[in-house]
Amino acid sequence: MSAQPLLDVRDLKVHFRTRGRTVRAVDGVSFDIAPGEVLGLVGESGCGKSTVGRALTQLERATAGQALFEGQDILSMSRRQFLPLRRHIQMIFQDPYASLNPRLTVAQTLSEPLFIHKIARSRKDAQARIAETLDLVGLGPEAMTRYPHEFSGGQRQRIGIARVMILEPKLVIADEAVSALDVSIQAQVLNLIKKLQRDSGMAMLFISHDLGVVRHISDRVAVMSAGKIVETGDKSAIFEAPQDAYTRRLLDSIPRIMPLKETS
Ligand SMILES: Nc1ncnc2c1ncn2[C@@H]1O[C@H](COP(=O)(O)OP(=O)(O)OP(=O)(O)O)[C@@H](O)[C@H]1O
Repeated sequence: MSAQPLLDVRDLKVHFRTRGRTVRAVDGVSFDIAPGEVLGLVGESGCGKSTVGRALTQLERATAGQALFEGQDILSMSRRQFLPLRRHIQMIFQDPYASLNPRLTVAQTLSEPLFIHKIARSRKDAQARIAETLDLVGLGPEAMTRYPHEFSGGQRQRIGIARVMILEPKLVIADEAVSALDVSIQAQVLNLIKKLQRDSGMAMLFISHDLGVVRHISDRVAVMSAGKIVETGDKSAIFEAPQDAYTRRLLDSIPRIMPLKETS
């Protein structure tokens, strides 16, 4: 760990009030992520993983707590204050089709964030960045004029990843980024994410219910259950010597789509 974490989440709570009942989706979660580090956030469905990611990108309002990004609390910022930081905190979603506008070509999809964040100096600069980013994610320049429905699920996720990478973010929150893909495609996209992470040096919060996937990509792992983190540790410690009873049960019970053996 470097001295100053990139992200320092302290006692984050996200409670929802529904039909007179309070759902404590996230109930006092603390963790940090160093620059360039990948933290896997794992746990069973409904334990609050997605809500953590959504709160960190202001898609959900936090009930309490702090999330210091380079020392600044993003949870207390207005949307306007948050916008300049938003470039550096990007999200990859589970369903690339739902998160891509079907009416926009790939070039339009990728130019949008460039202009929102005032990154491209000119149309020519934008085109060059788009072509370069498509190449990074394994798509050719011919993809630019095509629409999302013309691509397979794996290719659509590559477009979603390109839309994130074009901003050169410091932190990417990947929420079940490969879960919706065919098993045969999952490893390819996972390896792509890992390569991009390593090459760019970005940090990542990698949210998944799939322990095999988390083991493959993470440096450290946080295990979540019922709105709380029950155990955090280096990947090898979590997988080889889990301390918490819940972690042990999770390791025994979750069906593994990917082999637990590390592949790189
Ligand atoms: N907007 C909301 N209003 C009310 N309850 C919500 C809302 N969003 C999430 N919840 C509840 O909060 C809990 C945590 O949900 P969350 O989606 O964060 O879990 P998860 O671990 O990501 O699970 P999954 O992988 O199935 O999405 C669940 O009980 C869910 O029903």
